Amino acid sequence: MRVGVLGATGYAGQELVRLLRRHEEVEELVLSSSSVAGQEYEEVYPHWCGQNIGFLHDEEVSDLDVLFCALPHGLTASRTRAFLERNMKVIDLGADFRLNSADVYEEWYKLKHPDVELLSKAVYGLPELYREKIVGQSLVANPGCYPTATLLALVPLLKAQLLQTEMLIIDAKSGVSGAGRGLSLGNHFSEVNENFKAYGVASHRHTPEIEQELSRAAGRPLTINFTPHLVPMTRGMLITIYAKVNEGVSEEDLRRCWLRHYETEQFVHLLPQGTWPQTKYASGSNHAFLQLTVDQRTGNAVIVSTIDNLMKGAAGQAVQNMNLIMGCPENQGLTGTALWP
Ligand SMILES: NC(=O)C1=CN([C@@H]2O[C@H](COP(=O)(O)OP(=O)(O)OC[C@H]3O[C@@H](n4cnc5c(N)ncnc54)[C@H](OP(=O)(O)O)[C@@H]3O)[C@@H](O)[C@H]2O)C=CC1
Ligand SMILES: CC(=O)N[C@@H](CCC(=O)OP(=O)(O)O)C(=O)O
Repeated sequence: MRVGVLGATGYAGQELVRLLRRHEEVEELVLSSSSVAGQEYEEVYPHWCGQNIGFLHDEEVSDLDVLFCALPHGLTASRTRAFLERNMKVIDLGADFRLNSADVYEEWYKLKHPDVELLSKAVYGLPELYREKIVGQSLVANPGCYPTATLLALVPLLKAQLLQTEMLIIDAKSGVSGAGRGLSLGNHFSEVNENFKAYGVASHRHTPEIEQELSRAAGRPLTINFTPHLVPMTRGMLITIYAKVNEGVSEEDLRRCWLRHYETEQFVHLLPQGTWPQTKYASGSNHAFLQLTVDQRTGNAVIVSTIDNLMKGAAGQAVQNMNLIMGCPENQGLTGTALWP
């Protein structure tokens, strides 16, 4: 396959390059950049020495089989139609095609959607939920990292009507690479190191994305309390969810539901009872790890999920989607386990 990455200098872009370089079906890899076009990859990133690969301008990217857009929100949608007309399959790592409604996109991203018609043509690229729809698709909206970790945990349980939906609390923590490599005051070393903070409280733009998919699973509109936090580590994400279980539902019922849903999945794992997810279980891999219990005193389910934000939360999932749309084995190029310790 001939494959390209727009935004290849970014954190998600670099993770894509790392994965695509070792993918057996990728014959040619084309990288583009708005800031360092014309330079060799190793001039920009010395750890890529000896790879013999350089950066083009976006306009120089020739017709490809698959194009990954690892650009900030709002930069992909206006160009996607032209890419599709050139018969390229487009996988957008940003949010331009994740929401079904252009109004909701405008409300949360403060951007006017430049190609509303394409929204209905895009498939939400969470393979464990939408595999059949992704196969053969031309436009994939790769989910956000917080939504991926949350939806993997909650969608099967809501589909099976095991949880109440009035009070869903999603307490999320992310490593700093989730914010990308762009500079911002709140992400400076001295602002993050030895520190721990909530941000985007009751206003984070992943809220409507999570609500969209959970509402679909539950079969009725629902709202969530979602609070992300920044933790002083580079990669990784851990989510703790609190939800009331429905009358008569036991911990065993919840566990069986997950098992049924995920027993044949390669990337989603229910940990042995009593073992709780740690971010390092997923670090550098495309795997997600889940655990739950029902607190007997409160009757609330406590559910924990972890992924690597750059892998299952971004580039790993994007390659999984490429494998599905191009007819490759779903785990091709993604077979590694975590870096440990
Ligand atoms: N980091 C993460 O954990 C996750 C990221 N994502 C999504 O993936 C996409 C890329 O994110 P990430 O790699 O973290 O972001 P980065 O900021 O690290 O990288 C984005 C890249 O886009 C390119 N770019 C092109 N035009 C612009 C512009 N006008 N302003 C800024 N950058 C520009 C830049 O490369 P150049 O200068 O070479 O053109 C830059 O390196 C985003 O949509 C993000 O939301 C999704 C899930 C998780
Ligand atoms: C730590 C941090 O800042 N994380 C990012 C989420 C990154 C992500 O998944 O993505 P999208 O931007 O693609 O939606 C944030 O909260 O904005």
